[in-house]
Amino acid sequence: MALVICPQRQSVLDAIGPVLVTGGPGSGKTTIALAKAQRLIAVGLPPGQTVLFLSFSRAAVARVVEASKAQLPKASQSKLSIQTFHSFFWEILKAYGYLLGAPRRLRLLLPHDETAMRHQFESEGGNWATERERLFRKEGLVAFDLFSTKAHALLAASARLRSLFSCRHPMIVVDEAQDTADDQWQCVRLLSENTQLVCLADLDQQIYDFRPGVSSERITHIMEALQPLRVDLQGQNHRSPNSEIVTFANDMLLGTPRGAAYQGVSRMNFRANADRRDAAIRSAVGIAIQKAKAAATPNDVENLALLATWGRGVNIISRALNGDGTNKSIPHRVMIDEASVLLSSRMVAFLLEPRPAESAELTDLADALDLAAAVFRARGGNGNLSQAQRLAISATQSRAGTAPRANGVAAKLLDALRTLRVHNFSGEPKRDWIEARRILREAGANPLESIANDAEQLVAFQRGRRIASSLTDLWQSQGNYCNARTALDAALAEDQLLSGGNDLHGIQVMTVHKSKGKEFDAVIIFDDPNSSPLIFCPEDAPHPRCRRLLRVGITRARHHVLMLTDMYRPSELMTGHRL
Ligand SMILES: Nc1ncnc2c1ncn2[C@@H]1O[C@H](COP(=O)(O)OP(=O)(O)OP(=O)(O)O)[C@@H](O)[C@H]1O
Repeated sequence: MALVICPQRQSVLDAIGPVLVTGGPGSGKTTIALAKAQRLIAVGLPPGQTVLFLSFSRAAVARVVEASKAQLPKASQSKLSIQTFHSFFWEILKAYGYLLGAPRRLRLLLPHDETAMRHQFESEGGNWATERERLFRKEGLVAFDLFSTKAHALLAASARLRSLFSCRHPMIVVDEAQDTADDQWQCVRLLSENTQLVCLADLDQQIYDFRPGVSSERITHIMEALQPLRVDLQGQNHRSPNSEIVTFANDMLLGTPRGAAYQGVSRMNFRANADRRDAAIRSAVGIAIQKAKAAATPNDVENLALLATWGRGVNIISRALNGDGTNKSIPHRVMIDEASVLLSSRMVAFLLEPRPAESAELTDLADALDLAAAVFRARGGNGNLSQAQRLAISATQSRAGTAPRANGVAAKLLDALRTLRVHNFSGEPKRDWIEARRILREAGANPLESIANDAEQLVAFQRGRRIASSLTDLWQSQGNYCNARTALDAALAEDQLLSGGNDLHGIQVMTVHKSKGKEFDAVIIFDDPNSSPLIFCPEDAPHPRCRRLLRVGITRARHHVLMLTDMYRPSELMTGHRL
């Protein structure tokens, strides 16, 4: 589509000082920022300099990477550095963190590991903030949540660092600036002394305001600190110009249903019984694709998203699409990242590793029990924490040389380890992974089965290829999977930070939070009171936070939105709508 450059957009392109572009979903904020970056790049940036495009979520990074590929000439793309705040701050910390008293070599404390450690630490009455700081200073272990605080401390203290990074990035675009937390905002403000800052924002899309340091006053802070050129693209809609999707979304936001149909929006009801519900999910996909095709010119449809408010809803949708064996599975990708899935996968990686001698089998069992305990710790909640504790106690006993009680979880796990000791893996990572997982699932203990089930979802992370290739390397160099856990961690660590080019084609299933900043030809919003309630958090009517989230989900659609709603218990937010 040819870029429309109106006088407002021209003023953004021409500005040499700070700029704040505000506007609703699809109004063209990202597009004009990329056009401005391209202008600067085209003039010629010296080697080592890039335009930095910062977003706080990996979802948004993926979308901007895709947009930049479509909009910028190939030669310019390498001059654009699209990163999450996390990955940018990690870069700063890795190089200069020692100036804050940490060891020279820093390591990441991955979020799923942190979750597990924190649950344990807090259940023993410890203060996690203090412990996190100690881990940073003494062990060089950096939790994700410390990134921005530490980067801020460094930039605030050193004018030389500020000038170094400003020089490296003569322009910084801050995407979704309304959602920046205090330290993130302070970092870019400090860099703005010598860098052109372009902030993009839409207050009505603020859905992360539950995080500490995120403020609804952010736009005011930006205005006061930078006195930028402010351009408001508010009413424009380039994403779904021929539909009333944005009108519907705004009516949802404001609680002003028009009581009549909206072009580009439909509703389908399902009966709560699991079979009927699953059948409805499957047929909703076909219907939404048809409707999006009919609305698109040319009428090809590349992708569709099924959105739920909770992870549980994502699982239900995914299971429905996989089918029950009597119907064909509908290929799709799930985007989730739950600590327990990652830790369960680490358990499977452990099972792939060569087993020590029989004389050391109780130590081996103790390690396995500790890994299993970490999974339950990460899940949180009283039941899981007690399970974690039981497993940890078994681990201690086992490490002390006590054989497990017959028929208990530890005994079953020991049997599985014995099976694995004599098992010959094939050297084909995918097959071997599935095999190790099967042995765990069939060990005969519910907690182990649930770990195997969680690990299954790793496939949904699309990290399979990277993990498989590191496992292949291990096999090729040593003929076994010794250090499989380290290889898995390395593959995941990279992904937690980078994961730039997520492929957004085909059918995608995710939470609405994850969909932020993305765009799809068709969107299905799953309104299921049990697993994906539109009123997803406790909040008084008129439920402003829930409405904001719903608006974000709805406005991801280019051509069609289908509300898939429980026939007898539709969400209160649907009241008054006749779709
Ligand atoms: N000036 C323009 N001329 C033509 N098409 C445009 C223009 N601006 C944006 N578009 C198209 O409109 C769609 C949405 O634009 P964009 O992603 O920039 O919006 P946004 O404001 O960043 O949205 P969101 O806040 O929801 O992420 C894209 O497909 C883009 O190609």
